[in-house]
Amino acid sequence: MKIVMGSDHAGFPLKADIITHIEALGHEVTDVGCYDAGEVDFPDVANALVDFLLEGKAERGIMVCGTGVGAAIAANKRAGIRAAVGHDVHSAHQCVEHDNVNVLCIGAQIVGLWLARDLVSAFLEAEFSTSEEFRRRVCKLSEMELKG
Ligand SMILES: O=C(CO)[C@H](O)[C@H](O)[C@H](O)COP(=O)(O)O
Repeated sequence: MKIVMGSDHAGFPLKADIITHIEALGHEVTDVGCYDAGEVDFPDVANALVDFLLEGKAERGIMVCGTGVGAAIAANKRAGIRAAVGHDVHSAHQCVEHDNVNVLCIGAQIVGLWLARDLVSAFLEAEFSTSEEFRRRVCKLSEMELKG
């Protein structure tokens, strides 16, 4: 699978390890920044990540900031994005299975290295359910986007 990754300065060190982990799982990663520990604004990186995803250049995105919260808020501003903070393994896979989440947001100030790896594995292994109720609910999310 093609994965797009992004981080702000707070997520930068953890992102490097996550990229190594994703590649070891056999996926292809594109890093849209940031590229050093200098301060950047998370909405700018989230925008670049979402552009990449919505252009069809990746199937899923992972963004790391301090808490994951700002990244999720920013990514969810864009139509077609379903971003979630996932700091437990159950949510990290159920968010895909039930809600078709396409951007996982992780807080580097909240989770450690090993949990981050498990979250990413759970997110990438999960598939959206074929059950009608989950499809119906995600359609309702798309309808909400049309209201602005
Ligand atoms: O967590 C974040 C947004 O939800 C950001 O990554 C920052 O960590 C947070 O905004 C704090 O900013 P700072 O420049 O690292 O003090």
